[in-house]
Amino acid sequence: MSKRGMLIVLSGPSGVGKGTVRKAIFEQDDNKFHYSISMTTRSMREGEINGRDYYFVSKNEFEQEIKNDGMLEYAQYVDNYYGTPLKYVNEMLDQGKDVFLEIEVNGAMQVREKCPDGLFIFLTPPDLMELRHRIVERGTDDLATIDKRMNKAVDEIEMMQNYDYAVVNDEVLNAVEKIKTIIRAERWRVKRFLPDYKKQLGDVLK
Ligand SMILES: Nc1ncnc2c1ncn2[C@@H]1O[C@H](COP(=O)(O)OP(=O)(O)OP(=O)(O)O)[C@@H](O)[C@H]1O
Ligand SMILES: Nc1nc2c(ncn2[C@@H]2O[C@H](COP(=O)(O)O)[C@@H](O)[C@H]2O)c(=O)[nH]1
Repeated sequence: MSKRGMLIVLSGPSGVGKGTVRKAIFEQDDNKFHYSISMTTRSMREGEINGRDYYFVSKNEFEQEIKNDGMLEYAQYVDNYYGTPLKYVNEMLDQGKDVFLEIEVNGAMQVREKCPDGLFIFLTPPDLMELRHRIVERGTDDLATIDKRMNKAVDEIEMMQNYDYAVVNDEVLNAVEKIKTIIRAERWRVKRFLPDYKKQLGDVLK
């Protein structure tokens, strides 16, 4: 019996540590999850690689993908487009593989509409001072951009109520353990686990 994979959506304000936590989960659970690489129009940061961190495209290319119905979701975030290419996610889920999305809140709500069976986890900082500190220390954004991201963060954190779980990213390994526990528990939620006995009976009686 083949089952569709689980769609796991991790959101949270910029700089909270989504990427850090996701990479730590993938390191511990090699090959268990499949990361959906997003498409974006923002410029590449030092150290980023096209096709590993993002698919970096022009605004025209991104808008063409939207027109072609190629995106599962997309949003504009601080002057740029970000979105999830639909094809990869569908292919993986159809093969019964679990897919991990790391996206901001507006996109996550679009996914929730289309995939209500997804698992929606919100990663939140211990407090806003610490959030700002993390973005500053990361060293990837100028002060004006940091302020824009902090302003967004407050609205984003209010969206937490639309998620299934909230996890505080105090220590990376704590957050990793909590997220892994949530995912393990969710596999046994009846609506996910329930085997298709009607189909099985058809096969048994053949
Ligand atoms: N638990 C933690 N304690 C202290 N620092 C952390 C923690 N988690 C992540 N960081 C640091 O915070 C910074 C931001 O982390 P990261 O880039 O993973 O955030 P993000 O949520 O993926 O950001 P964005 O959404 O902008 O891509 C990094 O410098 C990272 O090393
Ligand atoms: N709606 C989507 N949001 C995404 C996607 N990929 C990343 N993101 C989020 O954008 C912000 C900014 O990211 P940054 O790399 O410029 O710091 C952050 O919250 C990301 O999680 C996506 O495909 N869709």
